Amino acid sequence: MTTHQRDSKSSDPRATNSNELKQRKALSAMEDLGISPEVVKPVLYNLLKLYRGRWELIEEENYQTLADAIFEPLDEKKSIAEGSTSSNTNTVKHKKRRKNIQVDDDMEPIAKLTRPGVHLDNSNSLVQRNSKFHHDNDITRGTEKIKISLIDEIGLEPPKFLYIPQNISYQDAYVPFSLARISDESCCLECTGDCLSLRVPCACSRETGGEFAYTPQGLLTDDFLNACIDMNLEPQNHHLFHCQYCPLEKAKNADNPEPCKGHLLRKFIKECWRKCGCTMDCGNRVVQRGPTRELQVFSMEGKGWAVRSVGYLPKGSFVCEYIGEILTNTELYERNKRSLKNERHTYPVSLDADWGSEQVLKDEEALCLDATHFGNVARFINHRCFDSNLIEIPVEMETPHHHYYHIAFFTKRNIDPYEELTWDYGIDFEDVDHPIKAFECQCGSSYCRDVKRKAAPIKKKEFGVKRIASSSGSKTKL
Ligand SMILES: C[S@@+](CC[C@H](N)C(=O)[O-])C[C@H]1O[C@@H](n2cnc3c(N)ncnc32)[C@H](O)[C@@H]1O
Repeated sequence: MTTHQRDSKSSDPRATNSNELKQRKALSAMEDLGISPEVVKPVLYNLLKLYRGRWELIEEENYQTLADAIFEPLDEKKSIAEGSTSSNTNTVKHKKRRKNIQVDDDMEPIAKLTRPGVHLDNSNSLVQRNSKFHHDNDITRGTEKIKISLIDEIGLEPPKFLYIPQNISYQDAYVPFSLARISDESCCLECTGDCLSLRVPCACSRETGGEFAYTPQGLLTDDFLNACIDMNLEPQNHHLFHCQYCPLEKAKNADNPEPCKGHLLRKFIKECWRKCGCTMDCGNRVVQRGPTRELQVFSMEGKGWAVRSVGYLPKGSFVCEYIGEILTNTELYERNKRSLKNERHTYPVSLDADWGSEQVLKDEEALCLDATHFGNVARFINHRCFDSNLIEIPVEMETPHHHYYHIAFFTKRNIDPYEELTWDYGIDFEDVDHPIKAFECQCGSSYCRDVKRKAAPIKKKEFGVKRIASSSGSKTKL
């Protein structure tokens, strides 16, 4: 019997030990994502039964199958609500094909094998079950300092993703965090208390021109914010970098990549970090403290889920980070190819704000964030052309090189309670050569760039996948 043929209930003590180790690893991987062992164990047990103890099917893609199986009860719920069982049946059939394994026809679908307690409701909920309109009083599952509610008023399908409060590397991305990489000159070892109260700003202000990007009230300074807004609105007037070997083009066609379409070299905020002597209350630590404003996910006709602020937000307020899996562009390209087949939406954002500072990037250094499967509230923020009320700004924290950095959303103006929060994805709606057709924009802005498309619709299959490439070198690649 080969190792992978062993059943999880094998009487061979070595097999039991190996299974225990694998189980511990699986539980720990899910725990890192905030799913408790009580939720994972029964799903894992059923998967092992279904796959006849073939751990490699569960372990692949960083336990993607396991994460999917945890979500499947949500599909079942929808099927039941719609009076059909097709969803689970299809899922199991799909798994049979994908894994090319034998599954007995009388074997129960995973979701049915899962005991009722493992559904992601109560404390681990994404959505409440058994109601026509979904409601969840905290999609973060307690992983943020604040609760973020989700309310549906139009009968939308519940979102299928797992909330994570911090970025997490998927597999190949090279994201080295180490104290040795932060030189003493690029942090403020000697500081104590609050760096913003210093007469002469400390070394951490160097990135932002010797002045901090934040005010003592925790807002972005007008100068910094206005400069960022200006760069985003007029990318051609600012430094647009064209890579010699563009990672985006290389991911698409390694042998014969097309010329780089251009990337905007952007302004970074640098926050004080672990090696700095200041306290966590230092005014130069805003994004790393996580969201503090009360946000709500709600449903909208035409745009799906959306985000709003429950309270008033002054101009320059930090709202949230864009959180997702850290992927290489090659991994994203492969993932997109698969998701096109499955017609699943993806939520990628390129981390290309500083690609211009290096001649050639290795594959593992050209990164992006994908919030399709794992993400935070930002994955629900919709697009608005030009006059969006949020702006995304790169933030350096734990890594002085800018292959990896954080993307933080700030308000561009004062925002009223319950106003929808939007950002400009930077999509070029006229890029008809892009393999993935952009969604039909419903942003409602008088500056909507999708005007031509509405006048003369282009016949291409719509997958609604946000694009990562942009032909105009605009700021965000979705
Ligand atoms: C990052 S997600 C935003 C959350 C999304 N509405 C949802 O329900 O999960 C991006 C997707 O939302 C939809 N979307 C975002 N902005 C839109 C807009 N201005 N008009 C129409 N659809 C939009 C598109 O389907 C797009 O692919």
